[in-house]
Amino acid sequence: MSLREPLHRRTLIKILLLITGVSGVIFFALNMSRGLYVLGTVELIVAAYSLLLYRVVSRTEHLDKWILAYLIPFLTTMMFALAQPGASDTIFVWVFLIPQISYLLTGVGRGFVITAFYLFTAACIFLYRFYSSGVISPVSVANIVICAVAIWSFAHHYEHGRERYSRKLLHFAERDSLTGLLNRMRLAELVESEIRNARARQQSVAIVLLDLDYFKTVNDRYGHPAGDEALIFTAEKLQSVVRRTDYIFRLGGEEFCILLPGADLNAGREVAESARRALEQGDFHIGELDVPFTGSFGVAVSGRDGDSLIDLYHAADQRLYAAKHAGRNRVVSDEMELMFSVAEPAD
Ligand SMILES: Nc1nc2c(ncn2[C@@H]2O[C@H](COP(=O)(O)OP(=O)(O)OP(=O)(O)O)[C@@H](O)[C@H]2O)c(=O)[nH]1
Repeated sequence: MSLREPLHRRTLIKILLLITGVSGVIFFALNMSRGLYVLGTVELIVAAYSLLLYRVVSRTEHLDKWILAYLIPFLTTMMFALAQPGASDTIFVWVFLIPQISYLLTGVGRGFVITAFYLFTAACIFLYRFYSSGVISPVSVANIVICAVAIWSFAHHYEHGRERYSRKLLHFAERDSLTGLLNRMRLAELVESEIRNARARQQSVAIVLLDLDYFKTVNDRYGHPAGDEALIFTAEKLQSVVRRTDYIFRLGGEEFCILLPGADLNAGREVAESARRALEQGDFHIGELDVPFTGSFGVAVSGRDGDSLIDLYHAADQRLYAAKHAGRNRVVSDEMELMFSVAEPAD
């Protein structure tokens, strides 16, 4: 399950579906016995729809759409029930649920719009039914309005804070803290989904693996903090050679990966070459000292090298190894090159 899905939403919608399913059956029976046949029938339809949706939301990958497919008919039915002259006055207590369920199920943006629309509609129905007839005093109206605004405000601020907090957690969970690049966990998610997307468009994706050369000597000569600076410098150089739609990962230590959606082998190789040159020509300094360093690259492409992260990673890693073996500071992207590199090491 993706870390991006707010986990509580699936549970919450299931609880709500059960409540509306069961209460729909109860209100169907009660309304029929009071002669409110239209309302009773609508309640029964909502109950059946809710119980049907219960099965769907347990499994769907499109939870957001199904939540709306439930919430909008549910709230519209609620408005319809409020407007029925024969309906009990206490039916209006359901209105106080609107902010909570809208915000918790759909987030701040949609929650605000849905709450504003249905609270306004409910207020109009309420005034139409009771205020003009003088049954409800201004004090009662003030109590109801203040209470509704308070609940709305709590729901808004709670969900706003929760979204900010989970965005921060997500950021820390999927990024490398030193370079700010994506980490290995995100690579697994993205490669699989980008391969699926590319296949649907009859395209390929390329991955480029990079391992810095003799990085241990940078640490040993200039110290670990200088090594850290060199890793940050590498991340910046990689960012300078990719498109906005590409992804860069630090897989750990001095190993990086670039994922190029829609790229074929040539495009992958070109990006790897640009990155290699950018590092080779990069003027990395520790104080006054020029500290040159380079990287070795392995390139793999979906289709030709397989259609899973394991296949692509394996192929790119083999070529990266060949690049190291052949003398480092080079790009290897195909089997011929691999055989050549292994057979005739440069040094
Ligand atoms: N400064 C710093 N160094 C790191 C970090 N992660 C790994 N390293 C260092 O990276 C170096 C990797 O060394 P090796 O695996 O021997 O590889 P290498 O020296 O790059 O040699 P080749 O890969 O064979 O070219 C080690 O000295 C690690 O301590 C980090 O986050 N910061």
